[in-house]
Amino acid sequence: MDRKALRSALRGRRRALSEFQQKQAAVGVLKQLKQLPEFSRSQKLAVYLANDGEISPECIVRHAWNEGKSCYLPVLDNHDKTKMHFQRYTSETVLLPNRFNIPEPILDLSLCIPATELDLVLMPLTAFDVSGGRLGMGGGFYDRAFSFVKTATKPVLMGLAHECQKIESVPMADWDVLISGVVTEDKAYKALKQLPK
Ligand SMILES: Nc1nc2c(c(=O)[nH]1)N(C=O)[C@@H](CNc1ccc(C(=O)N[C@@H](CCC(=O)O)C(=O)O)cc1)CN2
Ligand SMILES: Nc1ncnc2c1ncn2[C@@H]1O[C@H](COP(=O)(O)OP(=O)(O)OP(=O)(O)O)[C@@H](O)[C@H]1O
Repeated sequence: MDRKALRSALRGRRRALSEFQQKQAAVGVLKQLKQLPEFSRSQKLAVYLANDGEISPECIVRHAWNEGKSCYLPVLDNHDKTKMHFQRYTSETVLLPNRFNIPEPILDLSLCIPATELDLVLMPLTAFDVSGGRLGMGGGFYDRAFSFVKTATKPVLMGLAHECQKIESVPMADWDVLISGVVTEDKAYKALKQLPK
């Protein structure tokens, strides 16, 4: 299957989950993530607001806030249609739907930090494999924002997904950034074949 067909099939799978399954998954993914030192160590954490059946980081965000960690949300740039920023997210943040109808903070550059300052990025995805392959929504936003990670030690890139989004092998493109692992409601997959960070 090509990337477009895969994306569409896997989006269907995650959208088919019931509200109950989504709630359970949001609880499970926090339980799994809490066991990882990459999470315990992180102070600045990029998250997202679940859309289109994505596994929800809401329990992770609440836990992170309680632990005194700072959370950041992706916010699309007002002019450059290929760019996104990471803006501080607190319980006070006002959210408005962006052009994809995903809620996001109103862009305020003074509340944004460079991607290089994040410790851990929890990335949404449509499909993943156990070797660090990731397929997103097709905008290339995450691939562009974190292309520097190939030569850097920070941040750690980790996908969040439902088990039903795991496939044998994601067909990768040149620009795709490998991720260090994926956390699902059931387990944490650490990608092998990558240099230790
Ligand atoms: N929750 C969440 N937030 C996110 C992302 C994400 O994947 N998940 N993004 C990760 O990149 C960015 C937004 N990227 C997106 C790219 C494409 C589509 C999308 O729905 N595309 C439609 C057609 C879009 C259109 O109306 O033109 C589609 O494919 O059907 C959505 C988000 C930033 N915020
Ligand atoms: N580092 C990059 N520099 C320039 N263009 C890029 C880069 N990364 C991706 N792109 C462009 O973005 C487009 C979409 O890429 P791709 O299909 O891999 O997105 P995705 O991984 O599904 O989405 P996302 O990264 O937003 O979750 C590609 O056509 C590619 O040309």
